[in-house]
Amino acid sequence: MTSLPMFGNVCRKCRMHGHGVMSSLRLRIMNNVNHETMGKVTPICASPVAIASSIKVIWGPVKYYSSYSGATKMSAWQIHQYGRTEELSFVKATKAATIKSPNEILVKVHAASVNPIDVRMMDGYGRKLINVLRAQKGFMKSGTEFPLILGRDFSGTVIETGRGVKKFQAGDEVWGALSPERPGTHAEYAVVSQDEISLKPKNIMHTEAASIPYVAATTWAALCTVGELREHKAAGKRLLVLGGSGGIGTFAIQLAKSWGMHVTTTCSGDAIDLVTALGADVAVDYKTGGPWRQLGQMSKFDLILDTIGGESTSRAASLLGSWKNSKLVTIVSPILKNSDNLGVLPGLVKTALNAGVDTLMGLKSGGSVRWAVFMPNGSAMDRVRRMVESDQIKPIVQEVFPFLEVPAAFEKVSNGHLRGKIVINTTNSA
Ligand SMILES: NC(=O)C1=CN([C@@H]2O[C@H](COP(=O)(O)OP(=O)(O)OC[C@H]3O[C@@H](n4cnc5c(N)ncnc54)[C@H](OP(=O)(O)O)[C@@H]3O)[C@@H](O)[C@H]2O)C=CC1
Repeated sequence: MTSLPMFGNVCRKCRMHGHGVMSSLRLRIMNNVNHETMGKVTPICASPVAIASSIKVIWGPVKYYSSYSGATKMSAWQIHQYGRTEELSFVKATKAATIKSPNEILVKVHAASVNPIDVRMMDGYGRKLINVLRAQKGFMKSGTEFPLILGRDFSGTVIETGRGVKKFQAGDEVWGALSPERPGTHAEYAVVSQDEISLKPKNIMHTEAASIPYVAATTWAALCTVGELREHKAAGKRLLVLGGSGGIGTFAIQLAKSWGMHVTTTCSGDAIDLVTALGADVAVDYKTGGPWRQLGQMSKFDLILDTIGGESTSRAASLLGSWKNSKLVTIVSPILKNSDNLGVLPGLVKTALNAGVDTLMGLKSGGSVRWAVFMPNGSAMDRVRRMVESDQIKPIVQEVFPFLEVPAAFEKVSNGHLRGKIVINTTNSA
């Protein structure tokens, strides 16, 4: 699409649409105005006089933007149907992400991570429930979710802000994790809500920063929102992290240690050095030596973060302390699987029954068993930013892939046994 500058005269089309001069005057000085992104203003406004002009006055209702990027095309990794890694295709010039509501922000993505959820969303996991949300929020107008861009988190730069955005401005370096219904971040640009992001830590690179937002927001939802952990009351409490060597585990251990908790974690033998270096007080090899017997011999836990699910959840419930004060929070819940298998409503009913069973399991074991899911959280990201800047939390990056090697990054995550995060450098196409 071409960019058409304009000058002076009221756009005939806008006047026809009743946007009067006094009510809708917008004066902007800009080098280049793109009519598509300016919404109501159309190419009908172009004239030879306009093209010759260097100062442009736009009459008519400017939609949501307080600045303008000029990007109309972007490169992105897309899928056009659900399946495996082979479905990922690199599209060089797809329609660029654009702001559609006042509190949105267009960001240039410098780096993004690949999370297990991306791999699972690629084969359709969660599609029924997520599509309902996509349609509700206007992210799926065509009746199909394809082409779909995956990627939930990013580190990048603000390009353009909606007119309701007060906290950020063009040029700010930001990071964050997006709600699952939004088009993703495995692309040159992404649109985010101002509530999903914060300023990026100044002391780390984008490829390091991108490893943190999704796992940080999920851990925050699990430990703080659902688990009701508070920094000022955390010191000395006993936390068990099931699965300490992955993305969530490596972040959770660091958060808990920086708040003065006593942390026990389970991991493979080869990851014990890693989790110990992050601060874990006790590391239990889950593959050898009877881990449940070892854990059962320890003092009871105040809080358990379960990233494994299945039988681990019920076995861990027996390690909880008293009902009033101890909680097991699992991030492996059947919500999305149930709606995929049964449809959204029956799936939600089955999920409620599953939740009831887990509550009873908690009651039986003397504690409370709860589920948590990832929730975007800009203010949590800001707290985490400060913790990174004061070296309390470090990014744990296993490998960075160039932008053109996204399928290899997905393969790496699919194969499991990760020791930290897999990151994509979107500015490196080598
Ligand atoms: N509900 C939600 O919103 C979210 C759910 N999740 C879920 O949480 C889980 C963990 O996520 P994430 O940390 O990002 O995943 P990762 O793939 O980064 O890490 C998983 C880690 O767990 C280890 N592991 C595997 N089995 C066990 C076991 N039985 N005991 C202890 N450790 C084990 C793996 O290493 P190894 O196999 O070598 O031991 C690996 O290091 C995933 O299932 C993910 O889908 C994640 C984010 C959000």
